Parts: sequence; C-alpha cells; structure tokens
Amino acid sequence: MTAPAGVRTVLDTIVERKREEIARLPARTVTVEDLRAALKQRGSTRDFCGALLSPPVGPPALIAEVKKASPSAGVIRPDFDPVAVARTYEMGGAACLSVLTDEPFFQGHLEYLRRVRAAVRLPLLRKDFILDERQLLESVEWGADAVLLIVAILPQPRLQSLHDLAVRAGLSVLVEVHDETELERALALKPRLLGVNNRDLRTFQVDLGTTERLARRLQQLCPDPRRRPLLVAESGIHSRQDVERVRAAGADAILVGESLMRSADLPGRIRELMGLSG
Ligand SMILES: O=C(O)c1ccccc1NCC(=O)[C@H](O)[C@H](O)COP(=O)(O)O
Repeated sequence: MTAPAGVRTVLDTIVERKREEIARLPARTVTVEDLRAALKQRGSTRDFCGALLSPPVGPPALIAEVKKASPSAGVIRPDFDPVAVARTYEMGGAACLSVLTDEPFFQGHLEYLRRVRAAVRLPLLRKDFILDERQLLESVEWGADAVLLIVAILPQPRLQSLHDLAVRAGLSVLVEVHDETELERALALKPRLLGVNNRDLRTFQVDLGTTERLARRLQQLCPDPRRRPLLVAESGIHSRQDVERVRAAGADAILVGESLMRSADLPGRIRELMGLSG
C-alpha cells in the first residue's frame, strides 16, 4: 500500500517542521574541516560499523533504540529515562545505540545524545531527519558517531553531498531505504551501512518481507559480499522469530525500538530477542 498521490502524509509534516527548525540554525556553510575540528574538540569517535562487525551478542548485531514516542505508536514509554535505558541496553549486549533526537514527533532531544554518551561506551546513532549540513555539525557537537540519511526525503545530489561530507569527516552513515528505487539510489553512494526500513514512513504499514525482498535485490546488485554494505533491518522486529527471519534474509544487524521500549523487563526482552534465554 502506498499513500495516494497528492495526499499529505505525516512524513511530509515532519520534514516541513524540520525545515523550520533548520531555518532557525545560524546561517553558515559547514565544511569537512569544521566537522573534523568539532570531532577533535569532542575528543573521540566510536566506531559504529566496527561495533556491528564484532558484536557482544549475535549476529545479528543489536542496535537498540532509545525512544520515548513515535508518530505511529504515540507514547511508548511514559516513565522514560534515556540514561537508564541506555545503560541497560549496554549491559544486555547491544552493539550500538540509536537515540531519537526529534522533539515534536518522537519526544526526543539532542541533550539525550550527550547524556547517553557520558553514561555508556557504545557508539551512538543520531536518529533524526537530516536535511542540511548544519545538522551534521550539530550531531557531532552533541555526541553522535553516526547519522541517519533517509533516501525518501533527500534529492540525490543532497543525499550524495551529505553522505560524502559525513564520511570524509569520519562519521558513520546509515543510509535508509524502503523500496527498490531507493535501494539503487543508495547504492550509488557506495555506503558501508544500508538500512532497510520495514515500516513505510508514509503509511506506517510494517512488513518484514521488505527486508527479505530488498536483501535479495541487494545480493543481485552486489554479488560480491566483500563489496556489499552491512545490512541493517529496521522496525517491526518484535520476537525471536522476527530476528531469525531477517537474519536468514541476510541482515547483519537489527535496529529495534518499540518492542524493547515497551518492555517492563528490558534485560529479559533483549535475551529473548537475541536468543539467549532458556
Ligand atoms: O516509527 C514511526 O512511527 C515513524 C514515523 C515516521 C518516520 C519514522 C518513524 N520511525 C523511525 C524508525 O524507523 C524506528 O524508530 C526504528 O526503525 C525502530 O522501529 P521499531 O522497532 O518498530 O520501533
């Protein structure tokens, strides 16, 4: 199911609000030198891709998401404590963390990146809607090691320039796709990390078959596994069966939010998902 042409979706509204936020940032250009200087001033970058390649638990490696709310689910965890959640994820065996920083739609905050970074040693992905170089600088300043670029919301030249700038500066980039056309656009960047979002961000419909379909297409387009990006299956993963399903399809990592954040027993939930219980 796709959103009917011309119908305004929540994703359109999110992007519009993001453009308003960006317009309030100081007007400036951001160069690779600016990003490198900000990284140097921060003191360290944690290797996001490296952590996915040698996870404490798995494969697949777990990218555990710190998220209070979402447009599709509303408030997921009313008693939200990002630092406590992040510490539990680290102790439970997550390889990396994804931290929602969007405020209006996910009740996230850039401040969470800084607080989580001080509390754990894991590499951090800034999960937001990045459209502008100034958001890359902001991501570094607040503590991200990796950023998300969503192909669906970026024209190709901008996708390419944001990707190249971030990579040249030393950040990891998770390039996210949801269909075959977006996959081909993503592969033109030669990304190290490719995310397949099982959730259609326009309709919120979730289908793990998306990972299966796009993983097959990826194998056709990149037959040599050594040249293939690491594949991250994102969204809609709720059970051990789901994990095994996307792993069988070829996922190197899984990005899980809601099913962890809803749980009253986070360590138990991680053990269950990662096949460590029983
Ligand atoms: O989750 C949403 O409702 C949503 C809506 C619009 C844009 C993005 C959205 N989610 C971002 C994500 O992709 C998920 O937070 C992430 O993949 C984890 O998914 P889940 O395990 O299903 O919480």
